[in-house]
Amino acid sequence: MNKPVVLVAEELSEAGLAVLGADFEVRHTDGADRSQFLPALADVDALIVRSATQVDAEAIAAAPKLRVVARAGVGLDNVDVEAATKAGVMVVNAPTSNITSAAEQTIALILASARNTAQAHAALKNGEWKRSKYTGVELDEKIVGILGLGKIGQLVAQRLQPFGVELIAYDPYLPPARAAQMGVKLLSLEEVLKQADFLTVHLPKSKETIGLIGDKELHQVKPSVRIINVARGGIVDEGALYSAIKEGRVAGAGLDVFAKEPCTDSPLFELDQVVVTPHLGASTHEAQEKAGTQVARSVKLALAGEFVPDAVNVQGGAVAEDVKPGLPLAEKLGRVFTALAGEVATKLDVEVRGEIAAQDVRVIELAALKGVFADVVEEQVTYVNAPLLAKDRGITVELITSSESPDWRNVVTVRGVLADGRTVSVSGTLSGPRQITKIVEVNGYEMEIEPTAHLCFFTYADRPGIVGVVGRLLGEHSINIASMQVARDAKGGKALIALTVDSAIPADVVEQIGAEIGAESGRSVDLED
Ligand SMILES: NC(=O)C1=CN([C@@H]2O[C@H](COP(=O)(O)OP(=O)(O)OC[C@H]3O[C@@H](n4cnc5c(N)ncnc54)[C@H](O)[C@@H]3O)[C@@H](O)[C@H]2O)C=CC1
Ligand SMILES: O=C(O)C(=O)COP(=O)(O)O
Repeated sequence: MNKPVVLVAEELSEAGLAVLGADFEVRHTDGADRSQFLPALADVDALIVRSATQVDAEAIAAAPKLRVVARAGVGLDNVDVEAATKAGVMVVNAPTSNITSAAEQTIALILASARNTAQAHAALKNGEWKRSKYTGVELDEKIVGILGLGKIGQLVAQRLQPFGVELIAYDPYLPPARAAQMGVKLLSLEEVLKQADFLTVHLPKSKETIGLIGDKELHQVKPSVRIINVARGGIVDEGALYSAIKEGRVAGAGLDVFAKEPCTDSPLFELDQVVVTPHLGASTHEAQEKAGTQVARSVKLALAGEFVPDAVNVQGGAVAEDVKPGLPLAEKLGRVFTALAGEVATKLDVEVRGEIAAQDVRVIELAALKGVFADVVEEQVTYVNAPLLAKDRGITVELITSSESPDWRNVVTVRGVLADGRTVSVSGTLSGPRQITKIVEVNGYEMEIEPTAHLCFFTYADRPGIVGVVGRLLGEHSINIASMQVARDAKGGKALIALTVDSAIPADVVEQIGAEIGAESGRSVDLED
């Protein structure tokens, strides 16, 4: 079998490549060069990038087999998550991999800006011993304004505390109590701009934040302010910053990121008050090792069809250990459901009963939906697009949970109402210490069968002789029965035969058996080819 192809479009740590191991065909390309990048996407299953590769709608359309885009770092502003979601492509990042490095780089730039370290260094190496020109300022007793008190903003706050600064921040999405716990006062943007001696930006780049610090804002700051940006270029408008420094309305800046990268030529570079680095916030051995190994693990999980805790476009968040085995079970039940129903339902309930119901089991609903659509649509069904497929078809999906499960420790049911009002249901569990998958209910009939590759179900009026007829007809077509169970609602009432067989039962044979036993319905389910 061909190995899944992982395209690495930017530098990935050796440790990350080692996690991928020999199970994948790893290819390399230069993601920043579109003429190389786009054709390289043609047959890839996974793509790993950093910040220099634009994974836009065009790139996603150029990758028909793509199942996962992994960003070996934090910012996803270079990935069109919406386009990926529509195409059923999972997007993952490594949200904590480089935050310490980014926070440390911020501290480096704050200090470098306060003490003119870079400028003095360049001058001295150029043979100039200039002391008074590079007189700086202390941090002690200064006010530091943090824009965006998220993961990195908080690490920066912690690291600045021992310098004796007063910390204020603008972050309307953070509860003030959380900020207070960290000794940071939350204020309006205007207040932060007015009070800060140092302003450090730790916001995501978004429609709201592009140009957030523009000309108007740079007229509200103290002339002694130094502005640090280790988040994303463009949040601080570069033209406005240039004018503000030139006109003495801002004392200096420390910039790691630029509106357009790579950036090797900017009017800002002419200013002695500006210290710059070429987007080095995450460029440490430690951060790259963490980012590389985290995304490699996520890619492996995603390509194995498993749930990925770091996926950003999948509902449900992290999956508890005891919920994980329920995912393949729910997916299988979804597939059996569709085979039994023969059509898509108008309403679907996914019921989770038992001990696991105490956990967040939303992901079980996703797994069931993934199974429901697996054999229905041409496109690949994933945890990402399964809810969209249901929504597109106007199917209402409900997750029902209950800690009560009288017969089994845990049981998952997929129950749907069809267009003609009929209800179809199938329940399953994981049984015994080996956690064997078992179907324990079909359309209200209790049973216990292992959903192997090929299953078949007939409902009919309970009477003698039926098992023999089914056995004979299957035998005539050389189909070997592995197991058979009969369940009925009452003696002489409605009965159900559930069979597992060694090979697929052709549709005409199902029909023939159905006709001979006068079945109300006959359905075969092939879970494997
Ligand atoms: N220079 C570099 O190499 C690196 C840069 N980064 C960048 O650093 C930035 C921060 O990353 P994290 O702290 O991990 O993100 P985060 O998501 O943990 O924190 C962002 C914070 O900004 C706040 N926020 C969002 N929109 C806002 C708005 N419109 N106004 C005010 N506050 C808003 C959020 O409430 C959140 O608290 C991102 O832009 C990321 O791409 C991250 C790592 C390395
Ligand atoms: O993780 C982030 O958001 C970064 O900015 C780091 O980008 P990089 O992986 O160094 O291209």
